[in-house]
Amino acid sequence: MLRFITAGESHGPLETAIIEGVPANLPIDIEKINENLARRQMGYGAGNRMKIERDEVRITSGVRHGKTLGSPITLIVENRDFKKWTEIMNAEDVEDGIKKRRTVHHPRPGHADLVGGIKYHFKDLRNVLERSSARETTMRVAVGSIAEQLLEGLGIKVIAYVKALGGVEGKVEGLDLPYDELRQKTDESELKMIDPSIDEEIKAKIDQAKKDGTTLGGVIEVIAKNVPAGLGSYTHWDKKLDAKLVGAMVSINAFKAAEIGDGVEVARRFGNELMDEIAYSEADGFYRLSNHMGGLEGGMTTGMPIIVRGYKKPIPTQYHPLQSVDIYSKEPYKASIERSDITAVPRAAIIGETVIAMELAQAILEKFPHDDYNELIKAVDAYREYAKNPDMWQTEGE
Ligand SMILES: Cc1cc2nc3c(=O)[nH]c(=O)nc-3n(C[C@H](O)[C@H](O)[C@H](O)COP(=O)(O)O)c2cc1C
Ligand SMILES: C=C(O[C@@H]1CC(C(=O)O)=C[C@@H](OP(=O)(O)O)[C@H]1O)C(=O)O
Repeated sequence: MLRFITAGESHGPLETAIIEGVPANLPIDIEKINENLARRQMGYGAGNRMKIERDEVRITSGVRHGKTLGSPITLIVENRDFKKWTEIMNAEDVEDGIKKRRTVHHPRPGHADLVGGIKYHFKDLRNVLERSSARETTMRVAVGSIAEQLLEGLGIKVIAYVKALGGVEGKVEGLDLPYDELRQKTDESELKMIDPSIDEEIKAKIDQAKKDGTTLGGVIEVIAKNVPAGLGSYTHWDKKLDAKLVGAMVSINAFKAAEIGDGVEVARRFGNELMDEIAYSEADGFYRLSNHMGGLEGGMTTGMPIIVRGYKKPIPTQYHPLQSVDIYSKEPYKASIERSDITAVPRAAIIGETVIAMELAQAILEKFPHDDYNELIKAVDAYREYAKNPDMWQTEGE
């Protein structure tokens, strides 16, 4: 079983993750993890915090001579901003005086501030925002990057791009291909993804939001290619991989919806337009003539590309703050202004990519539980051959 936990406050000294269950002898490329961490920091509309941080991972256990040991892997990323925040972090929750003024007591609509305070008995809502902050996604990208490396050796590639930002469609050449062609063409080299940071229409929309003191959301799409058929299971509700993928996407801060394949659109269409017809070739085995189901049927992968979209709301913190209530005086007050992103959709694409990669790596290790990475590669290769040949499907003695 592959599992992980993350820990860390946004303005505390470190973000930490421990990942357990990675097979031994998986080569780890730290530079690739750092490239993903850098991608999470980029993008037009990112706030000033991203100019301060330079996220670089340090691995302090579980890897030796560039390969995993099979033991828990600890990853840490420094919060550079910590040094400047020590005094604020040490401010206490008191009724009056200067210290109270350093606490957060005007909860922001749309953020975790108010409900977190009620739930955990905090009057200083900083205790909530420190952990509810999307700073935590640094570690989700770090552990998901290890998952990506595990998948890559099995020929599985996960990519993500911004599909829309603030209602403006992102431009990706090649994605209007029929799905059987797309199935062959989801490598970054073949799909030209146009970075929203250089799309003039999207940039103008972000500039407008900034000018108006407000924020924007958007849509990201994740595609996983060459995933073997049969990950996940129809046998029990909590084994269904479609549910896990949607859950993983919505677990990212500010994501309010996720969908697979044609998603919500399927509710409007006739069945004969949507079911992905089945074909066979000796080279490829079974495949589909379309991919409306986004690579999942019965909670299992079909072998077609997995397509998951996530819908992100605008950033809650507004520079023209919204109506709120002072939790000391209970009087109406404008919500706190915390330094903030205008949009984090470009940054969220890599988060989506890596959380989906982690779910797929978990599903792989559930189906192929191996201690050694080379054993795992062999098992997956053998299974791919088996899946192509129905003559082999019967169990011995049948
Ligand atoms: C990459 C990323 C960056 C974010 N940056 C901010 C930010 O600067 N300010 C803010 O108020 N919310 C930001 N958010 C969103 C909040 O973390 C999120 O809305 C909050 O934790 C409440 O959770 P919910 O929106 O999932 O209900 C960001 C989210 C992501 C994914
Ligand atoms: C720190 C990150 O994002 C933060 C997520 C976030 C929030 O409320 O979610 C609020 C902001 O934090 P700060 O007030 O320190 O600027 C963002 O910068 C990050 O992505 O690494």
